[in-house]
Amino acid sequence: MLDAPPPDPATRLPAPAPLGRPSALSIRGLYKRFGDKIAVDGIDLDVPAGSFFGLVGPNGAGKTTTLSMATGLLRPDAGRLSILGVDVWSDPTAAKALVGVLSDGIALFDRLSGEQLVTYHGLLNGMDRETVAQRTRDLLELLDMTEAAGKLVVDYSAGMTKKIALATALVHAPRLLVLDEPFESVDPVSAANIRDILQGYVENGGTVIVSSHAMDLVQRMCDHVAIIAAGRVLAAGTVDDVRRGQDLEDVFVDLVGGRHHSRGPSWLRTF
Ligand SMILES: Nc1ncnc2c1ncn2[C@@H]1O[C@H](COP(=O)(O)OP(=O)(O)OP(=O)(O)O)[C@@H](O)[C@H]1O
Repeated sequence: MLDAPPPDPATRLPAPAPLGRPSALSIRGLYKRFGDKIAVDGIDLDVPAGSFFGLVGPNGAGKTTTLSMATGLLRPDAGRLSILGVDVWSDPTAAKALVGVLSDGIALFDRLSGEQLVTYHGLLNGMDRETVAQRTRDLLELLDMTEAAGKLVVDYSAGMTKKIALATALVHAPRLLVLDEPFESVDPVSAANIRDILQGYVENGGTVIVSSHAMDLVQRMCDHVAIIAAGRVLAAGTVDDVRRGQDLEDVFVDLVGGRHHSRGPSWLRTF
């Protein structure tokens, strides 16, 4: 669709093609530049339907940029993206109906209460008032937010804001959930509850993509993973294939590099 400033194919590792299962998200030749900075440099990736997929990479690797393009929030310079076979950028309305998004840093209508915000998202997705009201109640209860339902989102803590944003992503029961750093700022009990919800969602045929820096969490929670750095895929596949018996964190550090093995400057060691 969009014409390429083509990435160099010789320096790109292709993601393994999935066998037998359709892709919940398919990314081909994705490319995005901000001024001189190439944020996404020719990413090819398949997220199998029904998978719990972790997207990991160092700061500035291009995770948020990739997920923003995949969910119709940011226009790619080049490449194709499809969600369950629907092209994201030629049919954005149909694609967006299939996906729930929790985006890092996206502005919420924070002058609404939590309950109003979730309701608003449900209505925007074309659901009737009764269904929206029922689902909003269910989600607020699941996420331990019933007491804060009437409070303005602007007055929420970071973790509460994350939880209400997750509720807005879930309310229309999308087939694919794309969650950028869903556990950041969330307390351990809420995180465990969210993990259970997501696990149940995947067991019932949904697909979850999470970006995270928490390697042990990705190793425990996800069945597939992609490691990206400098806008490229360094490894992708099942978690077991990528980590080959090692800790995912060690594989990540080996692939990405950048460990200093230093105890810091001398002035930090003078006490
Ligand atoms: N709107 C923008 N304008 C200019 N540069 C941008 C913009 N968005 C992202 N970048 C740059 O693109 C690169 C990739 O950023 P991105 O936010 O996708 O990384 P990330 O992997 O999500 O990082 P983190 O783990 O720190 O959240 C970075 O160098 C970032 O500075």
